[in-house]
Amino acid sequence: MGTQGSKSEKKRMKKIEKSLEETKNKLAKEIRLLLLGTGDSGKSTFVKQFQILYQDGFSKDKIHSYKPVIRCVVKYSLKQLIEANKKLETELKKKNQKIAENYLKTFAPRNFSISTKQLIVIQQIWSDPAIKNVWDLRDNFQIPDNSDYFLDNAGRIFDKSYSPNNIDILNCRIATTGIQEIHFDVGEKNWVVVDVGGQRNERRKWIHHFEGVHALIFVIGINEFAKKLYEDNTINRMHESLMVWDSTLKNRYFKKTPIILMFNKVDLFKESLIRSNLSDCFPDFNGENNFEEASKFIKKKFIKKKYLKFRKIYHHFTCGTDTKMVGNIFSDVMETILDNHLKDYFV
Ligand SMILES: Nc1nc2c(ncn2[C@@H]2O[C@H](COP(=O)(O)OP(=O)(O)OP(=O)(O)O)[C@@H](O)[C@H]2O)c(=O)[nH]1
Ligand SMILES: [Mg+2]
Repeated sequence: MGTQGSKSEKKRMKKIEKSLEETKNKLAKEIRLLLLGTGDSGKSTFVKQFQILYQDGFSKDKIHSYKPVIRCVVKYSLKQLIEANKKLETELKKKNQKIAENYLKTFAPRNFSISTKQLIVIQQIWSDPAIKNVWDLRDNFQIPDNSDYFLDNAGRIFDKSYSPNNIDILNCRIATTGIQEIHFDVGEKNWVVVDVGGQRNERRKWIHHFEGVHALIFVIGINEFAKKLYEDNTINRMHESLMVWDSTLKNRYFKKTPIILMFNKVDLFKESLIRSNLSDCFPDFNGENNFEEASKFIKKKFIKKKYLKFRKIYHHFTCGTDTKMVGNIFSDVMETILDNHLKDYFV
């Protein structure tokens, strides 16, 4: 009797599981994710990771198109460093003073191939102690985040046979203008990720993409507590992020949308904490200036806003350029989104 009872119970459970599975398949085939966040927070870097993880990586054309951009980034990064050094009025080594001046005068970012002599100039200026000092003070200037990576790799990047690899492409910044959408399949679902430009003049375009979104991914560059806005050098980047986050939460379109907060650039955040105090950005922070306490404080600042009691906000600390980490986090995120979608169907 007992065995028969458990057999029929098992049968019943299997039936329920099957019908649940069928219902799951009937749910939206297309899951739409919207990436929001201020400029430079790392939205498009996530999109690149999706291309690596869920598509077949970058096409030959795409790789080819990055080559001049990356070469331009190397040259531009050095220009920004030399200009910042001028503001600091620190002297370069005698032998570098003239060549640095000349570098600024003859700066031609679109000159994509350079002579061996010009490459030596780049490497020589980059290794000057005064320029290294500017790099240590980089949060005070508009110097691209991964300039050190590109300048360290200048020799390889300007080699005749150079072809960008995934790490080069992930580290390279091209500010998004307009909207880009990528599609990929994982499991039974077609995922659509909408990426927008995060700089001030781009944000007015956001509203057109708010409808029909299954989940919102809001990206914050957690290292931005020590930096000023590119668009307005008087505004702290994290204050701007909080302001954009606040208005996003108040938007009527997202009342029921699950939100995933990505505290991105944790690698750079750890470095920034060595150089800068979180209390300069948030005077109410009185903890230790270390990763644990600072990240906990920032997380609270964002999550406490919530506004609606039943709103679901999930969060992760990420390094957008780390493919393995992003892959692990996104398999969790996808699971969470599908669970929410399923619950919505039954409630
Ligand atoms: N070191 C490090 N760099 C990162 C990380 N995430 C993104 N970046 C870099 O940050 C820069 C900006 O990233 P993007 O993805 O272009 O930023 P975005 O949010 O799309 O910026 P907009 O298009 O202007 O809105 C790029 O150089 C990326 O390589 C990270 O976790 N660590
Ligand atoms: Mg972008």
